[in-house]
Amino acid sequence: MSRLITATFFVGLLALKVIISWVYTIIYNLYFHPLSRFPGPKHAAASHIAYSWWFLGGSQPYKVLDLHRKYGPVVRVAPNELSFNSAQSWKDIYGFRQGHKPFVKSEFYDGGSFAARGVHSIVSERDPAVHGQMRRLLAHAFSNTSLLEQEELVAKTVDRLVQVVWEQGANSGASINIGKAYEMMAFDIIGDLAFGETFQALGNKNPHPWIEITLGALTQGALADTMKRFPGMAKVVKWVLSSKIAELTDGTKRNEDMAIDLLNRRISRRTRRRDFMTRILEHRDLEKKQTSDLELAAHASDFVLAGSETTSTVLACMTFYLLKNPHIMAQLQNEIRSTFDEYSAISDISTRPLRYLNAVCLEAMRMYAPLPFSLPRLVPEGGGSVDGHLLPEGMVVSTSPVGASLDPANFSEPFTFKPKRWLTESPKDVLEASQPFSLGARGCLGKSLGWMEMRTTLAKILWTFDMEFADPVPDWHGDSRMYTLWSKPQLHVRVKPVRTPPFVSKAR
Ligand code: HEM
Repeated sequence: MSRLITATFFVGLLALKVIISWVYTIIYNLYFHPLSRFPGPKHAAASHIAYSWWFLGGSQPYKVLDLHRKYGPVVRVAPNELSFNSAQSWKDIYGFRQGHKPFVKSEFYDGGSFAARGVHSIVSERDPAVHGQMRRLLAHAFSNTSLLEQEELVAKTVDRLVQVVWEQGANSGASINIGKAYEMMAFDIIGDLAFGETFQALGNKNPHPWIEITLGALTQGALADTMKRFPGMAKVVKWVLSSKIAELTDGTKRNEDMAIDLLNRRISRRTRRRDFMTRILEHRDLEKKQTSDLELAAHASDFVLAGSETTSTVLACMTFYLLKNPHIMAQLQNEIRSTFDEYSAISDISTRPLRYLNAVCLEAMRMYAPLPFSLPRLVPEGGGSVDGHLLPEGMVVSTSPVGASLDPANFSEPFTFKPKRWLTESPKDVLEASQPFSLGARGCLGKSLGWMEMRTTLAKILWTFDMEFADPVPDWHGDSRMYTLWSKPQLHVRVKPVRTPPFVSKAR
């Protein structure tokens, strides 16, 4: 009996200690924390629970947007974390600033794929000096000359998309999941460029296992982030979800093994094909092999991750909003069809001057930031300033892509698809508040390639087909969730050919 009383006493004492420590932390966060002067909801300032709740539930970008609309351009979204949404904050946090230390990536980026093998990649490396070295080598694969050389490979896969859409729907009027088709095309393009072979995903009913595992693992970003925010609870979660976590770890390992195999195959193939590896291997040899094959496999995997979902998301969103707005669709079709008499004339160079096409792409990326997650950065040693606010070192800051581009403070009628806003100056639209590729040293390396894919794919599809919605028509924002990347609605269409591309008769 006395043992029971003693045990109950100690459990009670422990519970009291935990409660006192929670109460202390909450009071400190609310009233004494260096960020306590910033506006925001009290529950988000008190603990990480609110932030993790939004992230795990997929509503984080919309929640942060609501907060910016309520509290203004800076909001405290977690105890040590501020969200910004002004054009200036993009420049201050991500851009190069003379005489200022850079805001480096936060711990969020730790523990990605290949981390267990002790290797960092271009996306996950946080040290600016090491990252700079990586980026200098990899940039050879993304130069204008390289892009020109790679266009043939890209065009081949875009043509395959047009062919697949033709085969699936041109004659039968069948409904086509065009969103999925864009996704598979984007994976095939980057697979081909990064590993020297496509994933054969386009037109294939079962997605390549690499794609499936990769997309599955990416959506676990919210869980990984939550575990970092609650290290004590993480132990319990790891134990409760041990079989699920083991499955994910196993999937990641299999993907890494597959990437290593693919890369080794590409390296051993002495070929003149112009893909990413052509230039990277050339320069790696010149630069005394400072990058191992394992690191190259990690970079190649990152290229696929960074370059596929982003591009296909823009294509899907553009198609949705064009179908929703027939007058905009008609204007774009007219621009494309009156510019190109022949399908084969559609290329990166020839689509660059199409002003309306460019504006449609920019507007789609504004309405639906292809990388919706607020990219977290640390205030540097000694402190730093963002948007005129002096901040103590170690705090986490970001510009919310969705919060910036859908706030009426930056764009008039933010939920209306208006490509025109990119063609005529208006004081109501702060165009620089939309930065889909981010900025500065960690800005997108594949921006020009992404543009090539977006412009040529849309031009080729709209040159060939008229299109209409097939059921069910999604509510684009309403049906979207964010788990690091978008979990976006399916997009089904019916197509009617208006012109015949040269390869179609051969293919049928
Ligand atoms: C519309 C298409 C695209 C968009 C909107 C986009 C957007 C972005 C953004 C916002 C970042 C910064 C990520 C961060 O800070 O964590 C990024 C980084 C990156 N992107 Fe893209 N991206 C696109 C297409 C591509 C393509 C086609 C590639 C080709 C492989 C690519 C390769 C990369 C790489 C390698 C990085 C890391 C750069 C670094 O840290 O030095 N992206 N991208």
